[in-house]
Amino acid sequence: MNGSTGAANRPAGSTARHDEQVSPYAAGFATLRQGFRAAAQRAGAELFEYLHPLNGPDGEDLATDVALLGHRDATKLLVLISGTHGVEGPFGSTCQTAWLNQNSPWRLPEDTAILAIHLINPWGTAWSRRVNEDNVDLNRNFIDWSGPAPVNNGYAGLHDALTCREWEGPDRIGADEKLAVARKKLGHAGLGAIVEAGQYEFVDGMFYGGGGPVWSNRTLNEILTTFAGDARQVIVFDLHTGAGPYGYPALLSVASSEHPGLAWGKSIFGPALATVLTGPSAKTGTGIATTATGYVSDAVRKAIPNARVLPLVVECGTLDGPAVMEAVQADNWLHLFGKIDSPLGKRIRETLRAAFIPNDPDWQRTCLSSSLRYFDRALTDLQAVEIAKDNSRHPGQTPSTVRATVADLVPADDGKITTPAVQIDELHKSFGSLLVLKGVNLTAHAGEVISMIGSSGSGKSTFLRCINLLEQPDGGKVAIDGEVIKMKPLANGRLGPADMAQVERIRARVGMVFQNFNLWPHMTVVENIVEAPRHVLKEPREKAVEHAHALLKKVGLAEKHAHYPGQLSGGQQQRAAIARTLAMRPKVILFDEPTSALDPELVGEVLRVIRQLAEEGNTMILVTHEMQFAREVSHKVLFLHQGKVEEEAAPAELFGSPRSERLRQFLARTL
Ligand SMILES: Nc1ncnc2c1ncn2[C@@H]1O[C@H](COP(=O)(O)OP(=O)(O)OP(=O)(O)O)[C@@H](O)[C@H]1O
Repeated sequence: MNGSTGAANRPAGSTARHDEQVSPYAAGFATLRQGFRAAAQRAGAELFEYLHPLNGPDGEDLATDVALLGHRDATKLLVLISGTHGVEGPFGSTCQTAWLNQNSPWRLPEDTAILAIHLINPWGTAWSRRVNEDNVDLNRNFIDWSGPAPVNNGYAGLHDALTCREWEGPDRIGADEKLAVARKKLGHAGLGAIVEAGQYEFVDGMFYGGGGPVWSNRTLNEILTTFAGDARQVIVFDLHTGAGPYGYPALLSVASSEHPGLAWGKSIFGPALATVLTGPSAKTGTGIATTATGYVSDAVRKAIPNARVLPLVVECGTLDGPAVMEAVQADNWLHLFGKIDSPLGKRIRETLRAAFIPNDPDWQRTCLSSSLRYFDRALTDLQAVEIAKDNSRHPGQTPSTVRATVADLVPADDGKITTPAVQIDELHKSFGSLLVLKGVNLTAHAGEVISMIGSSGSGKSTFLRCINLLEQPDGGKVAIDGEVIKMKPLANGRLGPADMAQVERIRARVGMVFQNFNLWPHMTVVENIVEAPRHVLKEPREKAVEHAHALLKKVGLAEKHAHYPGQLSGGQQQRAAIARTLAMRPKVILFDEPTSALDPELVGEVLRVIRQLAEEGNTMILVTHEMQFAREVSHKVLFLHQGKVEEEAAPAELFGSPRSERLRQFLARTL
């Protein structure tokens, strides 16, 4: 793209450096760039570059690259932005490159396009800084520059302490004391609300929003105007790290007021999407600065005024808030007063990188795989909007109501079904006079992980058992993969299955992992696994055995195939039981407190397997007492209380800002 920001196409790889072997999370700018451009070319995208006026630390050219998959005049557009905060860039870049590779070569419907904007703050990524070349926090720079910039009086009182010249010594002790007093008075959240709100007065200060639109701001606007001008339905992901619970990729939409995109987001992601409304006194449990102005989200909506825009932020938690703030403050000191290449300088830079991208394969894997699933889901919904619009069977219905019609399967262009994998409406169940479930609803989309938490006796296990009709519900609707289980009134006035053949067929698609493993004690592990595929799915023995060995390898039990359950530890038995469930290639897996019968030291090995299944995109409903695990692995969490869903939200929201007193008390007892 030509223009004030400068651009010219250039062959992929021309900026490659010597660090090809480095993990992408630790890679330098040139390697990230090379990987992205190569993936974009393989995917069949058109590539454009927007050259930055400065160079990187090795003298390399800096640029924001743009990959466009599909037609430029597409009306449906999915946008991925990485590196708004430079030091977080390797995460967003890795997501973009992995997603392009995952579905390569891409085949998109004619009016759907993907726009991947790679490292919008290239200077920040190259120099491992959160800010840009002007010390500007890009996510505070998208304000309306035609009027005066917001004033942050609270920050002004702390500026001297936050930017103390000394690294150590009496001035530094005094500055730290001043900040400690403020933190004690306001709490870390209160202090953060002031410091992270952004300020437009001190060019050398923290969270500086700038004095006008910076290069990255102008470039993003130019890209959006050029490539998104014709779009009418736009979903934008801005990829971040550094706030919220460790290793949990929260999905947020940040907005200063309600807009139609938010309702659209809720219809796609349900409670997995947390809406963060910003304002001078707004609060959230997500770790995002609600008091700030000038977010990228504001920019994308303004740049494409004729479209319905859903601006999303993927925010992967790392360290706790004070540790991240300390790392950012130290980095600000280094660039104001320190020596970048000194041992102290190197330590500060390493600390900053680790505060935003932990050197932890579990964190990296979880954040990447969950983010890719968010992209998949968003793209599927874009396609569903298109189908719904053209589908004369649904006149007058909005796309989201079409999606919510359980028994009405709507195949997308790529053949994917857009109905939920599991939908439960108003489920009721009594045992004698004991009313256990009083109208429970749940929707699980393909690839979603939902955890159910609640006190003992609240009905969690009963609910799971009703899903695959191990218990007969008294009322309500259960649909698996769009197929509603047919029920009929029985002589005793209750409901029962109308068609047992249908129940058997649906049960074969719903795997269940029990608390007590339920392995056959007289069969070896491998015989346990092949039993159901052989007799229910009629798989040939050889094929079933081969699959069983592959599954045993997956759960780390390759060596134990000939053992009997009694010769295995509890953790090993549960992993074998998971392999047995997977052998049926289930559409959805139900876990009923899979670790509660285990000794504490065996819990981890089972949770690792479940986490891996979540990362692979399996649809799972998990009843658990492992709160931290539920928080890390789930897209949404349901709190069941006395047979009703009391609260349902994304984990960051449910655990961070419980709304009901009952949930607060429950969490206080269990966390
Ligand atoms: N087959 C049954 N017959 C009679 N009552 C039952 C039966 N199964 C469960 N219940 C009762 O239903 C209520 C809910 O039990 P359920 O096992 O679903 O709770 P839960 O939330 O899973 O509890 P926990 O966390 O202790 O496993 C309890 O009061 C239990 O005693």
